[in-house]
Amino acid sequence: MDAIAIISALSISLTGLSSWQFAADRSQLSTQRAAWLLSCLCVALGLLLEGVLVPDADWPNWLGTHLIFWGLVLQIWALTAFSSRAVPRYFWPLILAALALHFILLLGISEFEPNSLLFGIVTAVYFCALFSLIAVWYWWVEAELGSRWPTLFSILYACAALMFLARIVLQALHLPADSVWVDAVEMGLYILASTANIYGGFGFLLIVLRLKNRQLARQAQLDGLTGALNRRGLELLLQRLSSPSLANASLSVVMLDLDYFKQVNDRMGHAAGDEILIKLVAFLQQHLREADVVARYGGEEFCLILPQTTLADAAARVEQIRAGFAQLACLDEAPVYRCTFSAGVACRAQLNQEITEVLELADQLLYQAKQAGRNCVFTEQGRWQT
Ligand SMILES: Nc1nc2c(ncn2[C@@H]2O[C@H](COP(=O)(O)OP(=O)(O)OP(=O)(O)O)[C@@H](O)[C@H]2O)c(=O)[nH]1
Repeated sequence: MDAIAIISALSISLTGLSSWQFAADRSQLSTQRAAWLLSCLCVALGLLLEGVLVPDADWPNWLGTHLIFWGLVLQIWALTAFSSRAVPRYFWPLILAALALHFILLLGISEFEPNSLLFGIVTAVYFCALFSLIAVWYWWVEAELGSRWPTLFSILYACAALMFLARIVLQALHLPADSVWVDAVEMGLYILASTANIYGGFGFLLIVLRLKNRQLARQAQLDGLTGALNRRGLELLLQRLSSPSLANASLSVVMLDLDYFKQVNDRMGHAAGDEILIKLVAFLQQHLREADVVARYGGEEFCLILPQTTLADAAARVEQIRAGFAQLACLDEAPVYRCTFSAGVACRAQLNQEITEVLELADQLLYQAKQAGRNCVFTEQGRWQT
């Protein structure tokens, strides 16, 4: 058992260290990674103290149990920081109160005799609760990252929690310490709890890497200058909107292009042109709904996707934005300077109409708007006027 405890402690420390060391970007998620590493070290030291380093001494045994408690609390904290589910306000005070109670109970009932029945049951209840909470949060975090089913990580923690439950039942039944059942549960509990902690380190590392990948994938779909969706992001969005489940959803597409932008660049400089592009995207995002998408189609041309929007609503909204933008001081260094855009608006009218067809139509209407003198919005019915 001692050798197993040493191997477990070593493995837990090393997986904790790996999750700290190999998580992609050191500057990010550093608090959670530090918390996880500390938790692994606490659990590992706790396992060693629980009878290996100073066998038969009560205080190291007690200290070891408490270190494992704190290690598990840290794991919960690190996982909750990844989840969008808010922890109830009473959660952490409750955990602290429970651990304080455990401490008081130990001093009060047994003067460092941690094997008393009540103390054993309370300890098992706490461990059962902590392992269950880790299992639940593991599952929540992984579900938010796209896992459809509970992964092995959360299942292992849940199994360890069940073994603690079995220990509570056996203790309540007053089975003798040399009973086969007690032996089996103690062995199963030790193996499952240690494996959960070793394997949990890899799970944590995977969570950190998946979060990082998701962030990189998101960045790869954004335009570096304006923060709007880039062409690649737009194409992925169009693919999604063409999928069978969304193919019939009503939406409008707007193609929008700044007027005489070459002249702006030539007269005011490229940096001024960049500033206008940034201001335009900010203005669009400010005046559209959260569900609407602003994408940079290329150069000074933008594509807006407005879900659940009729042609009339879309055209009216874009016309309102056009009028507003034409009044906007879009260059800090030249407050009197004004810039305009032209737009073509099309709507997915028929069921199953290809989204690319709608986009092409909006592009043709944009061309008509340019031909009609610019600074206006065109639909299939011609120039839009409110
Ligand atoms: N500053 C800046 N300019 C850009 C950027 N991307 C494209 N452009 C410029 O956008 C201008 C587009 O010019 P044109 O296609 O002739 O269009 P326009 O002058 O707006 O004329 P119309 O569209 O017909 O009204 C070019 O001068 C490009 O250099 C960018 O990221 N920053």
